[in-house]
Amino acid sequence: MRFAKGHGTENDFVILPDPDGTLELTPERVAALCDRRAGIGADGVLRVVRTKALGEPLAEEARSAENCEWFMDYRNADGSVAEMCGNGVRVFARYLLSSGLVAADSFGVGTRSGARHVRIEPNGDVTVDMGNVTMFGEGTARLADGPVQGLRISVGNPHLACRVDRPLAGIDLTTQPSLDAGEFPQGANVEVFRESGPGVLEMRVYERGAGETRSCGTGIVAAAAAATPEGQSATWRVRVPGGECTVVLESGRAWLSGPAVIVAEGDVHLSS
Ligand SMILES: N[C@@H](CCC[C@H](N)C(=O)O)C(=O)O
Repeated sequence: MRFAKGHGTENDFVILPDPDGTLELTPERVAALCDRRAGIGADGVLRVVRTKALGEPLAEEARSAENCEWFMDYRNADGSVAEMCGNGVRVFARYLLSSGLVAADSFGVGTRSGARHVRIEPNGDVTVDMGNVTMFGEGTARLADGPVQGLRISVGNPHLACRVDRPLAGIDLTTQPSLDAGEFPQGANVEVFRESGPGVLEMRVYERGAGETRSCGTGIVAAAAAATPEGQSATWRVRVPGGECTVVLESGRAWLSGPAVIVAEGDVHLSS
């Protein structure tokens, strides 16, 4: 099976070109590919499939993706399906360009959360229009070292973005945060963040289906939205363990920019 490997601020992905939608991508196969010892190793898989070749029933919002030639079928490292991946869609765009599947520097990508418009910046960064950010009020996560309060936010996928007033390095994210199942029936990604300077946030994340990762694009947007007073526009630089992204928030909508690179291509042979 052909693959490529890429990352956006060290949130890393196995990319599987499957233009005609013939690949059987079971949860076991995804988990085997993402295994960091027995597989290639990644936080998730991006299957690159033509929207018109998609076999699975699409959610109503995703129908808008029919305008997009390519669809990002995103899977977490544990094999679960997720609606959206902010770094993933930026790396997906980079892959489409570097492999010659797309020639324009601005185009739409289909996702389970609807179409996302991407643009290549003059400095090579990839910007994605993340669409509307929806706030649902407060929530709590129980981390290994105690509870944290945050805001429940949807960026297409669910988040709890928690502002903290202590150094992030001391926070224990080794185990899956426990969440209220009523508030998050499908689970959620949990961010801890703090303001480290004017217009600058630092953030760590525990991703649903992947554990602690070195970056999470939708999580970065959720933290930026949680840090912004309601109804205001803002621009944030968000520092994560794997690098830095920029978020622009305007009228409840977000744009995420940052680096996205392809680092390898090859063939993978797995038994599962
Ligand atoms: N790393 C991604 C988010 C991937 C999906 C997430 N783990 C979920 O289950 O919702 C990003 O960059 O947004």
